[in-house]
Amino acid sequence: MSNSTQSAALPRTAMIGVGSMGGAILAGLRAPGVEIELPIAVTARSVSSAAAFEGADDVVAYAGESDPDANRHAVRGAGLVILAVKPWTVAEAARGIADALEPGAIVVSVAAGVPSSAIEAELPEGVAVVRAMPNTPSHIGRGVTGIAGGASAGEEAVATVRRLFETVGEVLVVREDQINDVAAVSGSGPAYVYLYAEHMIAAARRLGFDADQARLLVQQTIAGAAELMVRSDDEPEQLRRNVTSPKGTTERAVEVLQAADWGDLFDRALAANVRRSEELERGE
Ligand SMILES: NC(=O)C1=CN([C@@H]2O[C@H](COP(=O)(O)OP(=O)(O)OC[C@H]3O[C@@H](n4cnc5c(N)ncnc54)[C@H](O)[C@@H]3O)[C@@H](O)[C@H]2O)C=CC1
Ligand SMILES: O=C(O)[C@@H]1CCC=N1
Repeated sequence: MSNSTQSAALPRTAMIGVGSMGGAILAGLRAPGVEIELPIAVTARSVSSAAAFEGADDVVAYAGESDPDANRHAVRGAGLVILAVKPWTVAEAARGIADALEPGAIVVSVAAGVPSSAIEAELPEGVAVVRAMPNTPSHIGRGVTGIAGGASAGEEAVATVRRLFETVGEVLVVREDQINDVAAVSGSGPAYVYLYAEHMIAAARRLGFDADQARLLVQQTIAGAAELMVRSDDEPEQLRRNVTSPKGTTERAVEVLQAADWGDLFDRALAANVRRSEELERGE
């Protein structure tokens, strides 16, 4: 990787689909200090979604509803194109932009389950396809993204996509056969944390706290514990032991929780997640 690749601003970027994940990446890319050639072009399905960007000087939005060529217009002049639509529409979206892509453009798919080969099959020679599995904390620059180049992607394309996702968090380069596992752990991972938060808030309310009190206690506990884990050299197990005074209160609660066999529970949950990626890969 050359120094210029490392330090140059990100190329003009287009994003097809700005829903949950695309919107999170876009928010991260628009944050102050991110060096990217502007404007970022995005396409939404509806006119009203595109209208949300009216007056923005860093984003130009196209709506498929009013412009059947919206996606093709968006990718013109873009060196990077992010496909952030549902897995079952990714190949169709790639087919629709194929003849409008710049030579040498890099197409990044964040879709779960869809192999790079299925996207490469829709695109001309010379376009590099890179898969990425980000997560929604990208919205605030705290995401983690696994990336893997397809057969069409050289080191430089992977390095550029790495820089793209480093603007919204941490990046792990993996083999493409590990992307489903990344989805199971970190792509979907925020949902597991929010599920835990939902149950903790509900339990706190049953103890008698009102909604605001319960939310404050739980969200600050999760945020503080997560930040301590990030900043500490200690493993999570040690951090847990630091809370668990011998013969104290935590010990009793942890005994109850561990009786539920979290090891098996998480193995089964992650396996179910991977199975769904495999179904998506088969077009199911
Ligand atoms: N939501 C998440 O946390 C993550 C999602 N992903 C992947 O991101 C992709 C999108 O997922 P979500 O954002 O959750 O779904 P979503 O439904 O929130 O977003 C998809 C967006 O694409 C738009 N869209 C659909 N077809 C379009 C087209 N032809 N042109 C322009 N816009 C179009 C839809 O209107 C919608 O706004 C999926 O492939 C998913 O596997 C990957 C990692 C995490
Ligand atoms: O639920 C999904 O299919 C997507 C992929 C990873 C997170 N959300």
